[in-house]
Amino acid sequence: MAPALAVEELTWRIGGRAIVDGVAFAAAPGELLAVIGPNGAGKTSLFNLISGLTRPDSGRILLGGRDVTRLAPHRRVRHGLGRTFQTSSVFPGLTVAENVQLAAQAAVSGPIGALAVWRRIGGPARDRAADALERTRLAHRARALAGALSHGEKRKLELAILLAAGPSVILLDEPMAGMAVEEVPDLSELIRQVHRDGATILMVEHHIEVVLGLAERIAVLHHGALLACDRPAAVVDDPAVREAYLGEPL
Ligand SMILES: Nc1ncnc2c1ncn2[C@@H]1O[C@H](COP(=O)(O)OP(=O)(O)OP(=O)(O)O)[C@@H](O)[C@H]1O
Repeated sequence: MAPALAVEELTWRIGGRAIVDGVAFAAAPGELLAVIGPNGAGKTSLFNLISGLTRPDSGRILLGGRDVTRLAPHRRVRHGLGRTFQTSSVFPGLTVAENVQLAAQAAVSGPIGALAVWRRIGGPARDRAADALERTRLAHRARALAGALSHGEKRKLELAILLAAGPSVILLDEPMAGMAVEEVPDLSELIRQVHRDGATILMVEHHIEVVLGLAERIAVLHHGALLACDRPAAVVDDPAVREAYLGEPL
């Protein structure tokens, strides 16, 4: 079976400097792979390449065996790719349900269709949205304005918006960023459940305990290059990884 996601010798340069430098790895269908690395290692840049916000200088990106390297971001979404961002991307003046229904409608009929039929969200989109709210345990907040949610609830809403599109490969960019300590286990459990439900997940995360608790393998980036990609126990014991994190707790 083709990997759900593969990057092959991916390189992105700015001003002659390789920000992402010949990175190659593959995630099997249903795998949860974490991407870690010191600040400035190139993690967000790698995500931008995979989601299509930037184009690589060389190398390929494959989704389910299909080369998507030259496709625009929205076309990659059509091929099953979903991404959350570090910054909050919800419409604060809409309710929680409306935010998710809009995303579901866009998935069902395309982004223009979602705007045109905004006053009449169709049954399939409503069902998808209700399912996404159940999965993220936000159903009880469906009528609340998104702008009134706590930070932790907003992160869940972002995940619900993502799930409403029904992606098979999910990129999570620092899902725990800005979360209160007591909110971390809840969101971790939610990500675990999304993974159990069959999604392939690539997750950038600084909380190493979250990474060790969730990831099946860990890819370590350092100065744009892939330093290691292995089982968590092997990565933690890897001398090169320890060296890269010198002065920072792993
Ligand atoms: N558009 C850009 N122009 C110039 N330099 C950039 C650009 N994007 C990223 N960089 C540089 O590339 C390097 C990698 O940045 P990137 O944000 O990908 O790292 P990161 O691993 O996500 O870091 P962090 O953990 O701090 O979020 C950094 O040195 C950054 O300054």
